[in-house]
Amino acid sequence: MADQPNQVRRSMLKMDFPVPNSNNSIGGFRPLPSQPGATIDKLGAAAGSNRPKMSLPTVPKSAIDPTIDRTRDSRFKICQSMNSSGKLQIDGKTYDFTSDDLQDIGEIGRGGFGTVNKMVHRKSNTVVAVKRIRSTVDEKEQKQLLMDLDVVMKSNECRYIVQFYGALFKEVVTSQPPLYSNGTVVPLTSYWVMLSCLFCTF
Ligand SMILES: Nc1ncnc2c1ncn2[C@@H]1O[C@H](COP(=O)(O)OP(=O)(O)OP(=O)(O)O)[C@@H](O)[C@H]1O
Repeated sequence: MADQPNQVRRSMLKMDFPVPNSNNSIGGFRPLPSQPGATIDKLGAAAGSNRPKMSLPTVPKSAIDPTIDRTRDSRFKICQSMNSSGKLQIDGKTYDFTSDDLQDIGEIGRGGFGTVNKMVHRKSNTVVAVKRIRSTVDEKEQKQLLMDLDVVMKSNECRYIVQFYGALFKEVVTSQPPLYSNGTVVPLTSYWVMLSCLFCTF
């Protein structure tokens, strides 16, 4: 190796995406059971995948615009958006859902942005992973978060990314609202609640 020119060594390190072989097994990964024999393109999107295209639920403007007054006087208005609902797509069926439809079984993990709980979606009797990400009033962070969620949803056809079922935006009245430096009292804590397929059981 020592006397090989750089050019040769570099070409030996060049790597490609794995290409599907005849039985659709890629680098040790097997097709998901829900998609037997599906064909896969180079980015891992299963042709004819039954995973639906997803979209973000609408977020109340008050939640993403820090210039909107969120003092106690405006509290009633904001509370009206608290029972926000989202759409879930599980096994080809669409469900309207709120957080009341979920039964918490317990925490299964924590990431950089929030906690993940195992829950049962009662209407479909499906065990799901629920990630709660605390939202912020920081405009830049909000934008970043929405971009991340958008990527998760656009990647939903990729078989190597855990299947995303849907999301909702939830606001909870806090007993001790934080006081921001500009003097604004924010009596609500906002969360993104994201539901996805549970990839292992505990
Ligand atoms: N769909 C799932 N099924 C089962 N367990 C999960 C699922 N999603 C997350 N977890 C568990 O929760 C932990 C934290 O997940 P999370 O997605 O928050 O991690 P992360 O990608 O490191 O986080 P972040 O994107 O916030 O930095 C994981 O390490 C895993 O143990």
